[in-house]
Amino acid sequence: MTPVTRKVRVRVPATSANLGSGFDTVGLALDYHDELEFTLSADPVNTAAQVMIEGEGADTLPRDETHLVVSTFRRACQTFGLGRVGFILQAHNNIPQARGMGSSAEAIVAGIAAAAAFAQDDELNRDAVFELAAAIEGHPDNVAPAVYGGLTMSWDMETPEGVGSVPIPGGEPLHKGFHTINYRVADDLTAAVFVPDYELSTEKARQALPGQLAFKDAVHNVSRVSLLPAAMNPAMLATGQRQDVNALLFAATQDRLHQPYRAPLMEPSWTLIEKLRSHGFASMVSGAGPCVLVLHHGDAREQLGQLASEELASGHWRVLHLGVDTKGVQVERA
Ligand SMILES: Nc1ncnc2c1ncn2[C@@H]1O[C@H](COP(=O)(O)OP(=O)(O)OP(=O)(O)O)[C@@H](O)[C@H]1O
Ligand SMILES: N[C@@H](CCO)C(=O)O
Repeated sequence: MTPVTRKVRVRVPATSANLGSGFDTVGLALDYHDELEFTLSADPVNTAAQVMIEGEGADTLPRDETHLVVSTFRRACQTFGLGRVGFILQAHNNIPQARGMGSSAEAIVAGIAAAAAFAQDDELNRDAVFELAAAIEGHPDNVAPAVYGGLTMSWDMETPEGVGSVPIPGGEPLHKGFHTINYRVADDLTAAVFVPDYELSTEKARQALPGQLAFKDAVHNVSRVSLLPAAMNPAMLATGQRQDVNALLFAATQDRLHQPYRAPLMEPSWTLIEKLRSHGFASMVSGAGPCVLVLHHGDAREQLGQLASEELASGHWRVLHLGVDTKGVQVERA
């Protein structure tokens, strides 16, 4: 197959997974992006990848075939029938790596979306990008908002047989694999992300998780995650229901499945989370950490700045005040 263009630009949002109670399920796209440009080599004999990196990871990321965007782009090019191509990748990275802001999902989605844009002339097939990205990442909670934007809830559909698809009377068969749905988020929702200067890989944070959980802890999280769609968008509440939306956010982000087990791996982050929660803020580990996410309806910059003044003054933390990205990955053919 011949590529439909020689240059593609991709813009992918940072994402925060879990939102406390929704482990491996819930994700939120943030208005904070990496931008990448792929230029195909005009020489068919040259199939090498040349990688240039600016910003986050410029001193640490590899510049060879092991670079996650490169390896994913190669795989997606095979999947979409492009074969092995030579290309220059220019990456402008804002999203810090291994901090819980979905950098690996961003890299995977960028590689797949770029390959799709070289392979097809029409609008990006987001479902195809999501399916392949979730399979590569292994869990769908970051890749779903990176692809679709907004607040997503994802699940891995298992049929009783473990293969094939489930016929639904009068509807489409429900196929095995990852699925996602998108919820609206209220316009006044703000996200503060406290970014520490230390890293924690998702792999290490997953190793800290227990093999089994108490039934009451599973019930706890089911009850809390069920509050999240209304806590993120109170317009979902039935008419006449009145709730303090920030109190609802506080309850919805309580968690007993993963954070207590991971806290020892990120003590400074856990200390900040406890401090902010003791003042009523819905603060939590962002993704697998160690970033701290605070969700709030309304502007809480001043209060959060005061509460975290010690951390911010230490020079080991910075804070990003972000809105929600509602578009997901964007591609542009040049
Ligand atoms: N922009 C990027 N370019 C190349 N490789 C990347 C990029 N971003 C992440 N990676 C790869 O992914 C690794 C980080 O993935 P990891 O899952 O540990 O963290 P994360 O995705 O930032 O956090 P979380 O999944 O908790 O949000 C990096 O060490 C690097 O190997
Ligand atoms: N749900 C994932 C998100 C990080 O990739 C985790 O917490 O391990």
